[in-house]
Amino acid sequence: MIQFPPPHVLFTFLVIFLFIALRKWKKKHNIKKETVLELPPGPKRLPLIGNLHQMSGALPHHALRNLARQHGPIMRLQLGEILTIVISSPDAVKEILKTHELAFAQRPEISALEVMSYENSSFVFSPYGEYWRQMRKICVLELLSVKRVMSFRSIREQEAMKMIKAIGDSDGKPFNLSKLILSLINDVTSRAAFGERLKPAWERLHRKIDVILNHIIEEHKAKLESAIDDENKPPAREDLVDVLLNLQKTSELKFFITMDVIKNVIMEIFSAGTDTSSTTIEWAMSEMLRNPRVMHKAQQEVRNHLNGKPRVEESDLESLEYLKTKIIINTWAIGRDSDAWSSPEEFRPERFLESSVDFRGNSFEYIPFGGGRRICPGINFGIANIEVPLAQLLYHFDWEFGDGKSSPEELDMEETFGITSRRKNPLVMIANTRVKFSNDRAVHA
Ligand code: HEM
Repeated sequence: MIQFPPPHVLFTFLVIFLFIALRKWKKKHNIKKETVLELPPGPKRLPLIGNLHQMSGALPHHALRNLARQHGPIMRLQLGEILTIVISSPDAVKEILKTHELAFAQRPEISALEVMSYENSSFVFSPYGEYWRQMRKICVLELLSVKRVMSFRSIREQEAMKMIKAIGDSDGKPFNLSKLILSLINDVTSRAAFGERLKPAWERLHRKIDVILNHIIEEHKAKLESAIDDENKPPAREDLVDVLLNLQKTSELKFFITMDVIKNVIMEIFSAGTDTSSTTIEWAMSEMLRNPRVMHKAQQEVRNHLNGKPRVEESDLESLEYLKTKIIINTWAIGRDSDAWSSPEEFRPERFLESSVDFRGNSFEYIPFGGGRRICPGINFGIANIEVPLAQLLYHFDWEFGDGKSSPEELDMEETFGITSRRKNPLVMIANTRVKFSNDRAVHA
C-alpha cells in the first residue's frame, strides 16, 4: 500500500526537506564540494554509517529526541549518505514552516515511490510544482471539502453504530477494540471513496491491486452512464471515484486526469485516511484508560449532554468541549517540548481548554496535521471520523481491562514505529453497557 508521512515522523521529513533544499541551493549556485557549509551542531560521525548507529535500540522518534536533548533543537545528523537536519522545537518548526515555507513544501526524492505509484502520479509525494498544485486543488475543493465531508455524515453514523452494536454483543467478554476501530475507519473510508465496504477485496489488494481498482472504476463508469440515460432518477450521493470521473470529463485542468491518476489519488486517500484516524482513536482510548479521571470527566460530559438519547449523532458534538480537547494525540517530539508545555508527558486534555493552541497549523507547538502549504488536506474528514466513534465509546460503555491487568498504570502503552505510530499490542477490553444502543430510545442498563 502507498504510504504517507505521519505526524510523529514529521520532523524527520522536515529534516530531509532541508537537505533537499540545501542540495538544490548548492546546485543552483554551483557550489563545489570543497565549499564548507555552516551546519548546526550534531554528534560525532563514524566513517560510512555516520550517525546511524545512534539510531539503533530505541524507536527512531525517541532516539532523535534523545539526541536533540544533547545537541539542540536544530541538529545535524549523517544518516549513511544523507546529511540530515533534525528539527525538534516549536521555534525551529516555525522557522521552517513559516519563514522558509516555500523551500520546505518540497518532498524528498525517494526512487522506490516511482515504482509504487502509477507512472509517478503520486500526489502525496509529488514535488512542489504544477501537478501538486492542481491535485491539491482537486483534493481541497472537490474530494475533501467541508461540503463533501458533510455528505458522508450518514455513512459515519451508520458505521459507528455498527461498531457499538458489535461491542454490545460482546456480552461482557474481552474483545479486541483495536481491530474494531480499524475496521470502522476502513469501512467509512472505503464507502466514502468507492461507495461500498471493500474489506474483503482490500485484503487481497497486495495480489490484485490493479485488477480491483480497474473493476471499481469500470463499475462506476457504468453507473454514471446509466444515470445519464435515466435523467429522472434522483442524484445519488457521489463517492470520490464518481467525483474524479466527473472531473475527468468536465474539468479544465492543465493536465488530463488519466486512469492512473484516479487510481493513485484514491489509493493515497485511502491510505492517508485510515491508519491516521484509527490510531488516534486507539491512543485516545488508551490514554483515557490509563487516566480514569479524564475518562470519567469525558463520560460525564457526553452522558449529561445526551441525557439518555439512544445514540450519538454528529450534531450532538458541537458543545462537547472537553471531548474535543483530546481527539488528537500530540505530534511526538514537538508536542512534548518542555519549554512549550508544562508536564508534556502527562495526558491532561484541559491544557487545550486553557490555551488558544490550535491544531490547524497555526500553533507550532502542536502540529498533528503538519503545517505550511503541504498541511494535511484531510483534516475535516479525519476529525469527523474520530469524534462520533469516540463519543459513542464513552457514552454507551464503562470500560475494564480485558487482558488480566487491574490498575491503569499497568496498561501496556508500547508503540511501534511505522507510518503511524500504532499501539504495539491491541487494546483488549471488556465493555459494560451503560446506555443500551437502540434505534428508538435509550435504555439505561
Ligand atoms: C487524524 C487524522 C490525520 C492526521 C493526524 C494526518 C496528518 C497528516 C500530516 C502530518 C501530513 C503531512 C503534512 C506535511 O507534509 O506538512 C498529512 C498529509 C496528507 N494527508 Fe493527512 N492526516 C490525517 C487524516 C487524513 C485523511 C482522513 C485524509 C484523506 C482522506 C488525509 C490526506 C492527506 C493527504 C492527501 C496528505 C498529503 C498532502 C500534500 O502533500 O499536499 N489525511 N496528513
